[in-house]
Amino acid sequence: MDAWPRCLERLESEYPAEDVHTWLRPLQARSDEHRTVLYAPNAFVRDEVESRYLARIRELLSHYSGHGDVALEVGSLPRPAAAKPAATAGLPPTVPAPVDFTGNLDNHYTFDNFVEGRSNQLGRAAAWQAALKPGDRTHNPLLLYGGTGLGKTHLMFAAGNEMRRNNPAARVLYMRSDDFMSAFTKALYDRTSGGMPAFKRQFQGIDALLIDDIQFFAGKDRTQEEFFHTFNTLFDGKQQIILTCDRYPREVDGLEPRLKSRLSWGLSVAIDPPDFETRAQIVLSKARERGTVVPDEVAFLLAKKMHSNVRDLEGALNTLAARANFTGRSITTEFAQETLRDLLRAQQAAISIPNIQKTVADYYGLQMKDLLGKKRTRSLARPRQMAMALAKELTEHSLPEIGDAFGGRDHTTVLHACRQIRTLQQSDGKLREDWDKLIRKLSE
Ligand SMILES: Nc1ncnc2c1ncn2[C@@H]1O[C@H](COP(=O)(O)OP(=O)(O)OP(=O)(O)O)[C@@H](O)[C@H]1O
Repeated sequence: MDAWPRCLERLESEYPAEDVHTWLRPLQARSDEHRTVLYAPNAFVRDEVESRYLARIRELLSHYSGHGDVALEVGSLPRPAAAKPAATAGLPPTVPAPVDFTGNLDNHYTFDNFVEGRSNQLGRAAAWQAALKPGDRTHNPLLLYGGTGLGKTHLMFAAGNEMRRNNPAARVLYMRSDDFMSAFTKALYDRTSGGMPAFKRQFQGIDALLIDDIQFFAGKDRTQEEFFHTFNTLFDGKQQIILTCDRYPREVDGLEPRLKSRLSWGLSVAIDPPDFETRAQIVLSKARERGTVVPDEVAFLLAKKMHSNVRDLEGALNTLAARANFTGRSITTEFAQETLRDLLRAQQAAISIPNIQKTVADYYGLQMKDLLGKKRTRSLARPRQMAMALAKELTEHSLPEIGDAFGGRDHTTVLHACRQIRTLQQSDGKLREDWDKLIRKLSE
């Protein structure tokens, strides 16, 4: 048995179940005979583990593995690649050959626990359709693209899990792009792995192939070429292909044009940062899932302060839950403000009105003096309204303060801008895209 599972078992007997659930179970371990690297899903978990548990983990690992060299990092193990060829020197592979079609998907991520909102509605519908009718031309390949931590992998798993729920015999293979790459490289160079025939065999007879984060194929010419062939074979065989990418593939430098063109054959859907209501719903849903009581006001507080990334929202919720458990207090607004003070302040400090003005001016290629000036031509008025609405959304400033910062405008002008932008978001796709991109830029 590996040292980490034994260490975890021991920690379970030493710490309260809630702490183990929140801080220790999410860690993933990768060990060789000299060293263990522990991966924390986010910085909150890493910091908490470092301050509260790492010393004990070192002791236990040194006891069970004979070495106490433990590194703690934010990150994750490569997700299980199917049919990784036989073990090589160094760190052990995460899955054994042959392909395990049951264990390859993370079955925690489903449509049931995915909160739908305007930002992800189309993506959800598309993933649902792909699950219902795998291989159908209307959504093959299905490509979900958008910024980090917005639920692309969640939806991809949800589709795979739903396919298997509809048809338990369905063979759904999930791979991260780097798993594909390393399996391919090994097939080329490692004779003991069965070579290319074995590599190709793993895709035969599957119903769906899910590949995460294909932006990492950029610049890897041979891998892309192989992926191109795999893609064509699956596509011709009417096998479903689902891919994710951190931006629209045409914008990824270093991806071959012929691959980009293939990717646009089916359906490409953007996953945008969730709006305020969706963020609040996600917090409440994650809290329910983990059995933590979180009042609506606290969910609203987190949703108001944390804009772009669901993973960070989850991290904040985990921190609250653990601290509440640790101190025996219930989660109130006051408690949340106190516990997350530094984090909330950091989020807030990063976004100021001048920062918003500069970002919007750069985005639209305008001069600051024009953005703040009096001219009312449409090419200036719309970006100006956008900047005012963003200031209202992302800062704590009042309408009069925002008006002042925009060349001494009246608060009713700011109010009008906010309403106008909100209405246009419903009808104007380009404006909605600009809004989402600006929110993402400002929240990075
Ligand atoms: N709409 C949603 N409802 C519920 N959970 C969500 C939603 N969106 C994101 N999440 C959660 O946020 C976390 C991050 O999501 P996920 O890993 O799918 O992001 P991603 O878009 O694939 O990011 P990356 O590109 O960094 O891999 C997951 O825990 C996921 O469950």
